[in-house]
Amino acid sequence: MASTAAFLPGYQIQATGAVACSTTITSTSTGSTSSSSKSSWASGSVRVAPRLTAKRQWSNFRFRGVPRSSSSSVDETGSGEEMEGKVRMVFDPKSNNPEPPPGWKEKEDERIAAMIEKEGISIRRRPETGPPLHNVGAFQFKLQNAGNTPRNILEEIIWSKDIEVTQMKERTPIGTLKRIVDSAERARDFVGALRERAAETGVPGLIAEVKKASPSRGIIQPNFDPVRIAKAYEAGGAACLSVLTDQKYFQGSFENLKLIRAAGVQCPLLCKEFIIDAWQLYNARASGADAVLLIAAVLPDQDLKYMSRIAKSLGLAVLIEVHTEREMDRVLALPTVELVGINNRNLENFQVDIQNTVRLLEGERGETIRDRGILVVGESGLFTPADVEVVQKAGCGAVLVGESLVKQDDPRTGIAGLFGKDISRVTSPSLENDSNESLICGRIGRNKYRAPG
Ligand SMILES: O=C(O)c1ccccc1NCC(=O)[C@H](O)[C@H](O)COP(=O)(O)O
Repeated sequence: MASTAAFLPGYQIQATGAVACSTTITSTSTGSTSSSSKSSWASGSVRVAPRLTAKRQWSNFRFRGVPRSSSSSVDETGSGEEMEGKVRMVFDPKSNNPEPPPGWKEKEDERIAAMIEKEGISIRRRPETGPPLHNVGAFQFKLQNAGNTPRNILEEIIWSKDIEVTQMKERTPIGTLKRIVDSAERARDFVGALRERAAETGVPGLIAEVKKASPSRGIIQPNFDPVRIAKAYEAGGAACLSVLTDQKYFQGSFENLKLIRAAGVQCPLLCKEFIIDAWQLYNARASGADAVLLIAAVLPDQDLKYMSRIAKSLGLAVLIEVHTEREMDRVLALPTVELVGINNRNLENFQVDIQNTVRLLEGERGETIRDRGILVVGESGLFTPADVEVVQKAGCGAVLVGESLVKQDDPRTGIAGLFGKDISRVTSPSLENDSNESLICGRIGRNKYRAPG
């Protein structure tokens, strides 16, 4: 039942109907209908219906429902019992929004267009018209429309993250995280490690990504052992590591981050997460991260500033990721930026083009970046020494590489292949005690990677 209807602020939906097994379902949304059912809509959760207007007219509906205990989601093609009935939109007196002003929909569209125009943010933080799934008594059904259907994978991830973070915050309040952070070891110097390795090797400092799967590639490494991979990356010459922590779309975890840190890996660690809430910064730091990623396509300027400030107060380096010229301009307008990543992958459609890095570093932008001493990271789609050369020549002092390394059985060989030369460390602290590793190990000074301050 797809529709393009939009939510009218201040209104709720009432429904009445029956399922095939003749259970009556009657909503009790505002109390203005007589209801013979014990079921009720979760307040504020039902927001749209196809072809509904604020006029008190009933429209027919027909849904397929399944018992709420079922794990399967429901849509018009899904299985389950059929519900038929009538639905209408009525004014919700509990809402702060007494009447939708005339032309509210147009105004709302204008507001969104203005935000896109001003900052270029097209990723909506959460569904505009409430969640598509609704529980009615023992049944669940789906009301889908443009306002609650993600427009692309990035938006889908962000919506899912919003729910996930809300639940995580309930489980672990920020006070608990603060206590862990207060007693944690100081963060390692992420940017310093990148600059230092680049100077030592003559190639961009490598952020090697510990990633099992991704939405665009599916499973990349079926024999995924995060600690083994992290140690091999460090031995192979990576300056820093990027650890995917998103479970749903990348099969990552915060546990992996903690395990890698606990295994004695000295490379500074980037928590590769979709950050939309300051709580996540504390969680990243409490899990052993030394740096976090902020995505300019997702976060408005205010959030970028605010999150950067909090991250820095926790000792975390901030990698701000951009994909377009406009995002780069927004980031360059921020007062303090140390590290900018240019993603060659369009996260809305998965297309990868390494010339994107070249484009964004051309002309005045490139000059500004050089003048301000900002370290640029070329991200995604780097497979060969020629690829690395392209982004290095464009001005990247670092690269972030996942797929081409993680899919190799021996990621160390992968690193040498990527740069066309061996940049491995003669020293590798995390392998020092591994009896089954044959590396000749010296030692990276324990304090070498401590964050300044
Ligand atoms: O890679 C994806 O499919 C993806 C989808 C949605 C959001 C982010 C996504 N990837 C994050 C990245 O950009 C990469 O993990 C990272 O830059 C490394 O890229 P690669 O070397 O191509 O694995």
